[in-house]
Amino acid sequence: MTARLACTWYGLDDVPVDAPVLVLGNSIGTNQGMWAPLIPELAGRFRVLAVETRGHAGSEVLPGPYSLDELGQDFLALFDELHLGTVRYAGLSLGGMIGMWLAAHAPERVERMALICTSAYLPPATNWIERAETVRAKGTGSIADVAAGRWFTEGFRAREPERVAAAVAMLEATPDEGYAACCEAIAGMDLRGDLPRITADTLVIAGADDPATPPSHAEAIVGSVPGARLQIVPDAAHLATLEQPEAIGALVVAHLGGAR
Ligand SMILES: O=C(O)CC1=CCC(=O)O1
Repeated sequence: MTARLACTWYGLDDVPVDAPVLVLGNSIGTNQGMWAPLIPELAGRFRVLAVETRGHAGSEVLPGPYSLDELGQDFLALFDELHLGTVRYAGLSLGGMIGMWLAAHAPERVERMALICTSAYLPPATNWIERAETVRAKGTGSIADVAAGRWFTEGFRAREPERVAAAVAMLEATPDEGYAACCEAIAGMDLRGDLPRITADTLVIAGADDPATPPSHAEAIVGSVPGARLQIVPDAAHLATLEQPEAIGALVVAHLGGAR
């Protein structure tokens, strides 16, 4: 059964009606706010569709566990409902995992993609299962401090406490069951065998200081997706769209193109 996904269009009044559609996929414990600093630039080039993953923000919270297949099928169902043929795609972390799934299972739907701070395989599964148990028992707020330490470098946390607090507020607002069930999807995920089938023109972006999905995970994706390229962004941890929005925006635009 697919879940109804919340999504928001940007740029429809700014770009030609035939401008490419750019679909954005969020990371676990966030919402479309993780793209906010990039939206003005992207919406001047694309019809941007910011989608929120099952169990997150305004999307339906079905009881877990979820699988990556289910998260990917949700996106395909949304594409069908909105009559989207081929799209460009950018996803961070869990959003990048969904992008790889889409590009491998529905290659005709994804022509170019940017995979940001993500991984095709993120063991040990036991860590994700334990995190799911913690969140079901104590809520997403109970993991907020630890998450902020993965999401941002120490320097950014010291310099930008308000921006860090805004990101943590996204986590605290995420439904406990949705978050836990997406942890279980990551626990069961292994996309490594799917990567050689991907035909989309792929850019993989890593944060140099990302402890959650370090650059070695990006290198592994680049090694398996035909023709993929790697960019490592300095002074960025996991939520690189919030810590280094200009650098990430420039890379995404240079790779995905757009109407301008
Ligand atoms: O654990 C985190 O918050 C980092 C992360 C791993 C996968 C994802 O979507 O976020």
